Amino acid sequence: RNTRSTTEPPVLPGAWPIVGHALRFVGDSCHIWNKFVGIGNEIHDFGGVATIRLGPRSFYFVTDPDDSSTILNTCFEKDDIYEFGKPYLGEGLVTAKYSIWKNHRKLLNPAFNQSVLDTFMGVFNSQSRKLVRELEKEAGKGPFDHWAYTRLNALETIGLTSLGIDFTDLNLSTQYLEAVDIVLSTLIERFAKFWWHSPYTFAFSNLKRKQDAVIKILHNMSNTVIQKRKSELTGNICSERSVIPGTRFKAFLDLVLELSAEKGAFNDREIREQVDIAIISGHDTSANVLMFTMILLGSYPEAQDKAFAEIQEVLGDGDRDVEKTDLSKLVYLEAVLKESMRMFAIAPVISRILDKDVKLKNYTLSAGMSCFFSLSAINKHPMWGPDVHEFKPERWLEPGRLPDKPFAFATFSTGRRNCIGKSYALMSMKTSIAHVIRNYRITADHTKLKLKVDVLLKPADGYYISIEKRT
Ligand code: HEM
Repeated sequence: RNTRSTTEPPVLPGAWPIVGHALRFVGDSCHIWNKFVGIGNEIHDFGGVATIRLGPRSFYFVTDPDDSSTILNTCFEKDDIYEFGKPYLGEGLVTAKYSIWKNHRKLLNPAFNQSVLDTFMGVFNSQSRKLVRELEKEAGKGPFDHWAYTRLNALETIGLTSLGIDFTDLNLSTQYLEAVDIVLSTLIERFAKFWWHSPYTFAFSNLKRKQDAVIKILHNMSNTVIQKRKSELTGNICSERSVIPGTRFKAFLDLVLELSAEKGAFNDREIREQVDIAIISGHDTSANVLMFTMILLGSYPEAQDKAFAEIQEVLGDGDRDVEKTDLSKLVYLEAVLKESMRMFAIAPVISRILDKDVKLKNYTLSAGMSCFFSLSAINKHPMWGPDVHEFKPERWLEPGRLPDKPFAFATFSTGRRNCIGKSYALMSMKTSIAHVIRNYRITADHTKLKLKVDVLLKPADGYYISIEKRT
């Protein structure tokens, strides 16, 4: 059904006949990002909801926090645009059809239970120490791109925690990371060229051939991970780790394998799809936030000094591990992370298809239509105040300074289909930053960042920082 109601949001000005607003998006991933920001600002001025036209398709674009929350708490079906990701991610949680997702999410939620996450503190600490050791070769040598260090480290962390696998044994990590970057950029390139939206036209493109080649590498890696873990569990090598001690919970891959063996909940393809989702969403997201945060701390020495002072106060002068009880005491560090995630919503745009009419503050959206949400524009809504574009961790420490809207901070989305890994991300990122800041003083210049969107928000020219060892 696609019957347009009389209280439809108006079409954003500037639509051309036939192509609509599509020409705005033709360009590289930096251009697309700039256009998304521009459209977000126009829609703020327009009241927070508008209709956009891309060739033959019309969809809603929402930047109002209340209206976004209403829709995200009502409609859980992903838009057709997520079909672009299915050759890689199939019916894994992020891309799955609602009918499949609702059972799988229920089955997988326990793998993100706090008791499971608490047992990862040892890995979070040892991985953070590894990052600190590896960064040492860059200390005192001027600007360097810390992508390779931080991203590889995050990939290994998700392997050791949720998957129970040591990626360093597989010798595939660097090739895997390059393949992830290529596949994400092919998704954006396809989005920018609306004539490739149809699977029939896309099938004849060189882009599809390029995508197929890298997906083969990615699936090869996830199949290897699954086989390795299966044989470890069969050989009982890791049975101790398989169940989180003192609980009835299992880590992600062990839970998926158990549910498959005992209840037939996932077939072999579905196991691989869940592993693909866990790897991509578990490492690329937090690694990017970490990198943006280090750049911001390097650009705001006062904030870095405050974070360092707090880390010393909570952890002392020595070199002890960060314990789970320390995390809640690192209040300023948490404010820094949240402010960094507000400034850079690394999953900047998400979308849903409406399976029912949805009544908003000023409009009624029609069932059958697609709806895009700019999480990035919500995070920079004028309701954040005149300093909305400034990095101010302090705003998180004075509740009166935060907008009085639950969904004003949109980085992890909201509703039942929000980010399943939010607590995992916060715990691992806090631990890593605490170790890095304790050992190094960072300098950077965030004003030099040129951004692009490759599904996730990333700097177009690398993540440059300089580090000096603290004495
Ligand atoms: C700071 C880091 C992270 C951010 C900003 C983030 C953000 C998000 C957002 C916005 C969504 C909703 C996507 C959509 O509606 O299309 C999402 C979903 C998801 N995230 Fe995260 N994420 C982060 C870290 C993680 C981590 C560490 C994991 C796993 C360990 C993870 C696993 C997932 C999964 C599986 C989904 C799909 C949930 C579902 O549809 O049921 N994320 N994330």
